[in-house]
Amino acid sequence: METLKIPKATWMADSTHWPGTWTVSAPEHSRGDHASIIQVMLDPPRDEPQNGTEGDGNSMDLSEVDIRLPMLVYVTREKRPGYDHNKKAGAMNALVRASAIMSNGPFILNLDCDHYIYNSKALREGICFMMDRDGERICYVQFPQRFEGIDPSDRYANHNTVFFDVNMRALDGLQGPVYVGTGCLFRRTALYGFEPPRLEDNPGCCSCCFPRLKKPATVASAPDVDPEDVQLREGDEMNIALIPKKFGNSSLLIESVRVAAIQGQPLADHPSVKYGRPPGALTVPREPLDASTIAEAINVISCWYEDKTEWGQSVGWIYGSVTEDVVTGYRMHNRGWRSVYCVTKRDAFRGTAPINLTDRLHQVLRWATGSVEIFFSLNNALLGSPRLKFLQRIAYLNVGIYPFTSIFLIVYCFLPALSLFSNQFIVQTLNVTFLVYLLAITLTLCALAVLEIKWSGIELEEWWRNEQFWLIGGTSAHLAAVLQGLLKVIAGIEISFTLTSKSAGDDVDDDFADLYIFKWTSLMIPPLTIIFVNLIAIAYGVLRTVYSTDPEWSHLLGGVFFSFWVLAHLYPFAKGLMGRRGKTPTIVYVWSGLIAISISLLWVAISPPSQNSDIGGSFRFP
Ligand SMILES: O=c1ccn([C@@H]2O[C@H](COP(=O)(O)OP(=O)(O)O[C@H]3O[C@H](CO)[C@@H](O)[C@H](O)[C@H]3O)[C@@H](O)[C@H]2O)c(=O)[nH]1
Ligand SMILES: [Mn+2]
Repeated sequence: METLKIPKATWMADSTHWPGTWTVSAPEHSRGDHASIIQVMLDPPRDEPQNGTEGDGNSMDLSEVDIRLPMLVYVTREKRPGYDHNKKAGAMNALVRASAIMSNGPFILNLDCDHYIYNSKALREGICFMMDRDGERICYVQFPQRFEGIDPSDRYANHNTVFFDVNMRALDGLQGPVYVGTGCLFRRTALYGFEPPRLEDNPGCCSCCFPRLKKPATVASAPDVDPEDVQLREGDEMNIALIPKKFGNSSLLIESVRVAAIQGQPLADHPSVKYGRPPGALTVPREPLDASTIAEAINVISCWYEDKTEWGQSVGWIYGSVTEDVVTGYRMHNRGWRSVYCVTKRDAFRGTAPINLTDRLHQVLRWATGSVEIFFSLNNALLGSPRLKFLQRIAYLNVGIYPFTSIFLIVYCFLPALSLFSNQFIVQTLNVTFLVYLLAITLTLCALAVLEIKWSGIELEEWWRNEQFWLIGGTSAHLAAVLQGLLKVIAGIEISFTLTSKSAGDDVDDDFADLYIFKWTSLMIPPLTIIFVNLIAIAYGVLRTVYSTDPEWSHLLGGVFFSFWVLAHLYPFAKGLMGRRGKTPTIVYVWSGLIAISISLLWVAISPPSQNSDIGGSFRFP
C-alpha cells in the first residue's frame, strides 16, 4: 500500500490550509500579545433536518442522513504583556464565557490539545449519566485518559493503568473520580460555582443568585414553558448586586446562566424528578448569531474582564495551581456535587504522552508539585467542608500527600546498601515482633497487589511497570516537588513550568524514536546515586565475604537480595540513561564518576575499610 505523506496542518472547510494565527506576526499581533479572536468556522445548524446528496458510486449515499453539523468556533482570548493569563485555567474560563454567549450548551466537554475523540458515541454515554434521574447532582463525568504512540513495553508507565483502572474506578464508588484535566464532560452550572440541588426540598442550585430556580420542579406540570419565557419572568427576583461581582458585568452572560441551569436538568417525565426540565425546552429554535452577540463574546474574553470578579477564585477553573484540574474538581466535591467515572468499551478519547525519560520525569514533577501546593493551601482536604464524604476526603488527602512518600522511599533505597556496608541488618536481632510486623506488611502488600490486578483486569507486567515507575518518580520528581513546594511556601520562590513536550515522531524508521531522546536533568541525580551506592555496596559485600576468614554467605545473600530489589525497580531508569543501542551520553559517565568517587571517599572517611570487623552485628541471616 502506498503511504500518504500528509503535511502537519489543519484543513479548513473550503479545503485550504488553516494559516495559523501568528504565522505573520506584527506589533500587538503575536503570540502573547494580541486582541481577542473569534472565528465562526461552521455556522449554527438550521432547525430542520437537512439531508445530504445521493451517492454517485464514488461517494456515499447521504440522502437519508441528516448532515447538519454543530456550530464550530475558534476562540483565542486577548493576551497582553503584563496580564497574568493563568494558563490553561484562564483559557478554559474564557472559553466558558464565550460559549455561554454564543451557544450556552448546558454541558461542556473538555479535551486537551493533545487528545482527540476516538469514540463518537462517548458523549452520549456521558450525557446519559447527567440526564438520568438524580443526574442533576452530577457535576462532571470523567472518562479515562488513554494514550497512543507509547512504546509497547510502556517503559515509563505512561498508560498509568493502576491509576485509571484501579484508583479512579474505586473513587467512582465514593463521591466520584477526581477531575484529571481532559476527557471530562461538565455541567455548566457546576463550573459556575453553584451548589448541587439538595435531596430535600429546600432551595438548591443557584439559589443564592436565582431564588426562583427551584421552581422548575413545578414547571413539570406546565408542559409548554420555554426557557426564554422563564428567563424574562425572573429579573425582579435576581440579586442584581451580587452577580457582576461573581461573573463580571456582561448582562448576556448573566442571563445565560439561568437558561443553562434549566436546560441541564433531567426531563421532568416522572414524579421522582425534583428539578426537572420542561419538555421541549431544548428544541426551542435558536436565535441566529448577530454582530452584537459576537461583540459581547469578544468582550468577555478580554484581558480585564475577570478583574474584581470571582473567575478563577470560586467560579470556573481555579487559578494558582499547576494542577488546576485536581483543585477544580475538588472544589465541586467540596460543595457536595458527585462525579461519575465512565469507562466505555471503545476508548472514548485518546491522547499522546511524553515517552522519553526526561519529559516524563518533568511531567511527573509538575503533577507532584501541584500536589504539594495543594497540601500547603486552603485546598487541603483536611480543611474541606462537611459535604466532602469521609473516604473522599482521605482520597484527596492522599492526592496532596503522595509526593512526601519520597522521603521514606529514599531511605528505603539506601538502607540495603547501608546494611551491606556496615554488615548490620536494620534490626539488631531477628526477634518475633519484627518478624510479625514484616510478615503482616508483606502479606498486606501482596493482597493489595492481587486485588489491584484482579479488580482492574490489568496485566501483571503493567502493574510491575507502575511499581517501577513509582520508585523512579518517587526518588526523583516527587523529591524535587517536595523541595520546590517547601521553597514556595517558606521563601515564596515561584515555580515555572513548560508544556509537556509532545511527541516529535518524525523518525520514519522508528515509531518510538522519542523514547531514546536523552536530555540531562538534575532530577536524575538521586536515582543515579541510589544505583551506584547499591552497586558499590554489593561489590563491597561480595569482596568482604570472599576475603573473609569466616565468610557469612547467607548474611551476604540477605543483604544483596534487598539491594537487588531496589535495583530491579530502577532498571527502566538505567535503560533510559543508556540511550539508544548503548550510546550512553557522556554526561551520564561524568555524573556517575563523580557520584562513585564521592561515595567511596565518604565511605573511607567514615569507616576505613581496613577495620571492617563485625561491629557487633549479632544478626545472622537464616
Ligand atoms: O498555557 C497553557 C498551558 C496548557 N494549556 C492546555 O493544557 C493542556 C495540558 O498540558 P500538557 O502539557 O499536555 O500537560 P499534561 O502533563 O499532559 O497534562 C495533564 O496534567 C495537567 C495538569 O494537571 C492537566 O491540565 C492536563 O489536562 C492533563 O492531561 C494542554 O494540552 C493545553 O490544551 C493551555 O491551554 N494553556
Ligand atoms: Mn498532555
